[in-house]
Amino acid sequence: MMLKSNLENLLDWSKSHGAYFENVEFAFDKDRGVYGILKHEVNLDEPLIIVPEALFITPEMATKVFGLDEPVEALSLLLLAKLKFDRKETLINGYSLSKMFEPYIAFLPNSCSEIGLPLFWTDREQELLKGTDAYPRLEQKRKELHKEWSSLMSLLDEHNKLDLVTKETTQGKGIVSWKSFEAYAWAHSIYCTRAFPNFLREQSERNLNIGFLCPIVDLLNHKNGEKVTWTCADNSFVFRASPKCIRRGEEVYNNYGDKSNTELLLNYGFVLDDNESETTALTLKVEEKVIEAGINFGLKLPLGASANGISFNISLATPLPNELLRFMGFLHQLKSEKNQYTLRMHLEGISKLRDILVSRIATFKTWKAEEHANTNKKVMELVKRYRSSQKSLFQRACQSCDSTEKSLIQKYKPLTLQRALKSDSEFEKCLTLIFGTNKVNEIEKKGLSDQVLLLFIVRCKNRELSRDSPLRFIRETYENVSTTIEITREDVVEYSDLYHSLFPYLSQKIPEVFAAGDYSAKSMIIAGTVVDRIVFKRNVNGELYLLQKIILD
Ligand SMILES: C[S@@+](CC[C@H](N)C(=O)[O-])C[C@H]1O[C@@H](n2cnc3c(N)ncnc32)[C@H](O)[C@@H]1O
Repeated sequence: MMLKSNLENLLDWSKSHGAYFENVEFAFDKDRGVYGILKHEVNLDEPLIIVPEALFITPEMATKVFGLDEPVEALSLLLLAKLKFDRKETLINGYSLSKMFEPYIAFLPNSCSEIGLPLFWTDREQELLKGTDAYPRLEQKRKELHKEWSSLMSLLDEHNKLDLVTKETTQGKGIVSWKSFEAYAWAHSIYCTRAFPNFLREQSERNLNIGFLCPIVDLLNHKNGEKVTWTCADNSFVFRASPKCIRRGEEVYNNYGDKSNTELLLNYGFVLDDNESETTALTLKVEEKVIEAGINFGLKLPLGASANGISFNISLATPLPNELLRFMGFLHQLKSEKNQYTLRMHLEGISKLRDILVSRIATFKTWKAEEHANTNKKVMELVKRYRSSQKSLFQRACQSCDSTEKSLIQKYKPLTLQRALKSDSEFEKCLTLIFGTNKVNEIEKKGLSDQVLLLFIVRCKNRELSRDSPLRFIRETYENVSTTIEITREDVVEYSDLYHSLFPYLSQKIPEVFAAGDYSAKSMIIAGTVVDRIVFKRNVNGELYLLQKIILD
């Protein structure tokens, strides 16, 4: 728990070393931690905070303390762990870093649990994140952190730097050795939540993971979209905020970079409601050969696509990425659509994608906070807000499926089955005689759409159609299928029951329609393939469409 006196000591210490923050006041609140408030309005471009470099904890210090020739990534974390947990002084050429940074180290949160990164939550708390993007990243992060600490220890051991012969864990009850993983984990949490990228002060720095600590500026909380500038000039860090965004008495925010809630949660331990930078991943699994075929087809797949999963990024700005839509369409390509991307594939892909999104949303909806009683209140609140922001993105993507589908239907105006039936009144009448209704929605409700579609398609083939009939494409598709189809025994078995449930009964009962032309079992099997090629069912309203082949680019 942060003590008020620790904050005061930190501020006095920084001022005595030349830090400037005349127009910012720092306050503490148990829910928000420390935060800055604007004391006086400032002019445009006037720095709000200036921190001289003497107050930075830098990677070069770590290289010197550990007597290495070259900088090593993450060595700064070990230096921080040493400053915090080593009771012996940490010196560079006799100069005591421990004494210099004592007020800063004393101010920092004392434990990983105080900092609150999910990586250091209990197993039960972490399990609350199951089903979100954050959960699989925790396991990966835990392994990486352990490996990083282990290799750092081995490296120092190899160079005979310090007495690192044994990897210590804890030194007796309550005392943490600075060489332990616990100490390293604490330093990791501090760097994760407070460090600035080292390239700000070292232009030659290529490694984006190397950071430095800059007291005082690190007391500011984050807001996405806040206009701030960070400059390293004249041996100081200069922080400016846009005076247009803040007024006297308001909070002075930093901007850690516009980040998604997954990044904020994992790296800073908080989330933002209505985060405009929110993203999530939809991971789909297909066999390697499908990925290869997709690439040959010209699909652009996200980096890292493999049989282990293809992760498509869904964001508020782009809830339905084009590559995801095309991939879904490709998965529903028929042999007759080889090397083509058709309207049917596109609509079918959107519809199947919607099913996947609906089931993802359902898993979020069935998760109940009440089933996880006795959980730390703060953690539970955070998990609820995070899960809700992930769910909203899937909902947004689902709404986008509906609006994309709607605009495609409006654009291409495909023939509905209802309209198609209307154009053949004789057949329409037969439906009432056979099934008791000629309304498509009732036919659909009774589970009779397959029979009606098959009969109608065969009817289109057997009947006279004018040259400009909107049904001509149905007959043409039938003729096309009949010249290429290879009927197998399985096809005959599959259609047998259905065929015998209709014939010869129909040809005897309504011979003027069902005895005129070819209503053989073979014609039904052909019509079955025609259904695959032209029929699309819109899930939102159950409407059935008969689609002409339209090739999209
Ligand atoms: C660099 S520190 C900022 C100062 C911090 N409030 C403190 O008490 O020292 C970053 C931490 O502040 C908290 N924080 C920053 N911005 C926040 C926000 N918008 N909402 C909630 N917590 C925030 C998080 O705990 C984060 O890990």
